[in-house]
Amino acid sequence: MNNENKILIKNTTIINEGKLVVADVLIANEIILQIGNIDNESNYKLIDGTGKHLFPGIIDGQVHFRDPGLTHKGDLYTESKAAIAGGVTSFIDMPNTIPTILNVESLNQKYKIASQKSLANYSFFLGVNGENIDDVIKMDTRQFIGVSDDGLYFSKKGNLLADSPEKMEKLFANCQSIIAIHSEKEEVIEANEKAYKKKYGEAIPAKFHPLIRSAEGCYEASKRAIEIAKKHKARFHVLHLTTEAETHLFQNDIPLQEKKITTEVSVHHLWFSDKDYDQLGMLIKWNPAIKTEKDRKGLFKALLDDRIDLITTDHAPHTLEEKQQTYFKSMSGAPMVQHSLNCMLEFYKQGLISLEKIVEKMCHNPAILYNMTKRGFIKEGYYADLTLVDLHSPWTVNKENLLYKCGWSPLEGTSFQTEVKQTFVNGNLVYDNGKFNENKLGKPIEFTNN
Ligand SMILES: NC(=O)N[C@@H](CC(=O)O)C(=O)O
Repeated sequence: MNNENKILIKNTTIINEGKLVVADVLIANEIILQIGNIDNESNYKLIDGTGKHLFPGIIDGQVHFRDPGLTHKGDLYTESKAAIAGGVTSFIDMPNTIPTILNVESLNQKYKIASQKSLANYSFFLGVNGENIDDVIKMDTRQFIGVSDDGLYFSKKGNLLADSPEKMEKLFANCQSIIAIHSEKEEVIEANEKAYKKKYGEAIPAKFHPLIRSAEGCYEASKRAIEIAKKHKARFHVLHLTTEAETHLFQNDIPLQEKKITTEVSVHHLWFSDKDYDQLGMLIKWNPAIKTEKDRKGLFKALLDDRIDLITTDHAPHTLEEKQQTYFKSMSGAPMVQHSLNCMLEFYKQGLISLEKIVEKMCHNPAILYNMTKRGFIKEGYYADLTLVDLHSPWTVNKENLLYKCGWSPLEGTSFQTEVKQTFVNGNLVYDNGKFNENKLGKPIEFTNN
């Protein structure tokens, strides 16, 4: 019997569906074949999981891997490599590449590039910018996991939220797939920008970013969009929530499977707050902005009480040169995908969140929310996307251990107590204690959309 493709993880603590269970996991080819007490009588490739924790692979519901067209910042190879080192086995990438992903041709081109270089599993949002709504609502929704305006709202002519509530209404009334929106009101931002520019010129300090891209702008945009979505019974998802006030717009009294309106928080909005601008400046300039400590705590609370459904990264790399500019020139966004699980596990170490909750928000819920087929859980018959973590293995982020093409992180100098030791994607051991197996590429994520 040929056991080359069989891997047995022995004696590991499995975190799945609200429980921690010590067991063995047998992987055959792509899938989890068996979970239980399994003898190694057939000489499978053996991995000792003693003292380690086995997570379902992290599914990051929002990244910008910059491929095609912006590959000086990152590409589907470099950023997916950083992802698997951080325990992320699947990701959904945003449409603000060059070209922007506004039709099926560019979408298919991106699938092709990913099939040649992504080490993790992948899926893509179709971009919706206000100009292609008529096309989007006619398209076969089996072709894309969702539609999104994220990163496209800069374009005035195609702006969805600021200038065209009627266009948004049309989209929500007719689109059959998940609509994932970057929720900030452009009019509020523009008025604030003008006022601060008058006072400070170009030299606006980074700490004013959350006052320019203000809590008010986020709340008003989210409130209006939710009203329109409810009116049309649309399947609506608010990306990267940043304010305590917005969390009260979401429900926690029905299961995720039944929710029409959902939301997420990105790791940096849980990790940083306005107290960090003095030290990190433009490096933590993100859109929507990192806001107050009160907002950070409010987001954490809403995550724990299930008003917030997912944790994502909004991994958005730019070169250091693109970041270290005066306020208006400095690009918004920063890389995070390599350290999202580490950050959440630090919160676990501080007693702020359980391992089960981390798995729910980073693994189970993304799979449920985007209707992914056989991913996000440690279950027999599911894809063997798995992450083995040592919860007692301290290390520090520095330039040498960063894998991003842009070569920097706002977390440099941060010490973590936990370390991803091994990552399996579709049953392949792709990351093993600092070493990569680059012969095995990820697959397109299968999903059902209606
Ligand atoms: N999140 C960010 O600050 N930046 C994103 C675009 C976006 O989502 O606004 C980027 O692509 O750089």
